[in-house]
Amino acid sequence: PSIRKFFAGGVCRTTVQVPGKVVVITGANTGIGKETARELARRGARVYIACRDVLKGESAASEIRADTKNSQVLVRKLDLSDTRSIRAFAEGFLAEEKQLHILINNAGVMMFSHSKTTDGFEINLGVNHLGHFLLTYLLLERLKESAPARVVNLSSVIHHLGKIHFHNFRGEEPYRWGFAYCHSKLANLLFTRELAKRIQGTGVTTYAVHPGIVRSELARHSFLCCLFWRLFSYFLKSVQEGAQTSLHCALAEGLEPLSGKYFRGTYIRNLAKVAFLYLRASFPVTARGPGCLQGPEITKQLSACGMSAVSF
Ligand SMILES: NC(=O)c1ccc[n+]([C@@H]2O[C@H](COP(=O)([O-])OP(=O)(O)OC[C@H]3O[C@@H](n4cnc5c(N)ncnc54)[C@H](OP(=O)(O)O)[C@@H]3O)[C@@H](O)[C@H]2O)c1
Repeated sequence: PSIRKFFAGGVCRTTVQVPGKVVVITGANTGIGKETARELARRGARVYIACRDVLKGESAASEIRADTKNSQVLVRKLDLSDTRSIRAFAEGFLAEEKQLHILINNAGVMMFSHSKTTDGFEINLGVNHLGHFLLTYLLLERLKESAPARVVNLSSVIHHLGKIHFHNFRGEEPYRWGFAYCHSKLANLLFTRELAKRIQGTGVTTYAVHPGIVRSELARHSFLCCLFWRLFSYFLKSVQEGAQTSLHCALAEGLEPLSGKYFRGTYIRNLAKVAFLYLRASFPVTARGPGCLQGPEITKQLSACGMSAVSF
């Protein structure tokens, strides 16, 4: 158990309840998103599961409703690989809800084969970043009207291997094997940093998250990743553990001064640092900011949770 604890990383310790708060979570029909939705529903929020397969969404929602006794778990269709679907979701949501307090941009794909979104963007960048970029843009005014509000973006430690290829958003030149996912996760971080600057003073804040290496369905498109996930399954986080950093960023009090920062569990960070040392030397990261200045209270709160927040 102590080894498992070492690998588990951060824990969301806040006891904040959120009755009546409105939350949208993308890709919450499974994995980290589903567990994030479950916990927010348990704490009283009205949770919108925004997913591309409504049947899968309904099955997750009925499980969460039964588990949490919260009937306010709703499912709406959202396919992030299609800008028409994103616009239709936003239009429907804005007509239906007068408030939005927490947006969790959680959905993600890790595809190694070269494919494109409906609009012709490289699939990893299109779904993981561009789709969420458009969704956030369409919902931003509602978030501002509902302030204090938060936007949480799921990134990954693998962003260290990412680069932004501005000339190649449509994937005309196929990326080197496996790197498209890394580029999309770097885009998630840069988006968080820039969004924080642009919404400063509005009462809306934003955070990027590395959830840890989690035993979810993310690896399903790659045989090698599935094999890795299976072989090292004992050391991977459960989906409940994987949801902790998102929950912390969505709920913990006093995080506002850290808007734009990147949160990760400290144990897994140290481990990941060793693993990526060599690779980082070969693939220099393009975007790095100055060190994060944290107030002593926030630093204390974060280290009690086994997390850190850094600039990138
Ligand atoms: N697992 C890890 O180790 C890990 C590590 C670092 C970061 N992350 C990030 O954590 C987030 C959650 O991933 P996870 O591990 O929970 O993976 P997961 O179990 O595969 O869940 C991903 C979710 O995204 C949804 N999705 C995929 N494409 C979509 C689209 N075009 N439109 C709408 N929804 C779509 C999936 O829906 P379907 O079920 O319909 O496919 C699913 O609900 C991702 O952003 C991922 O990059 C994960």
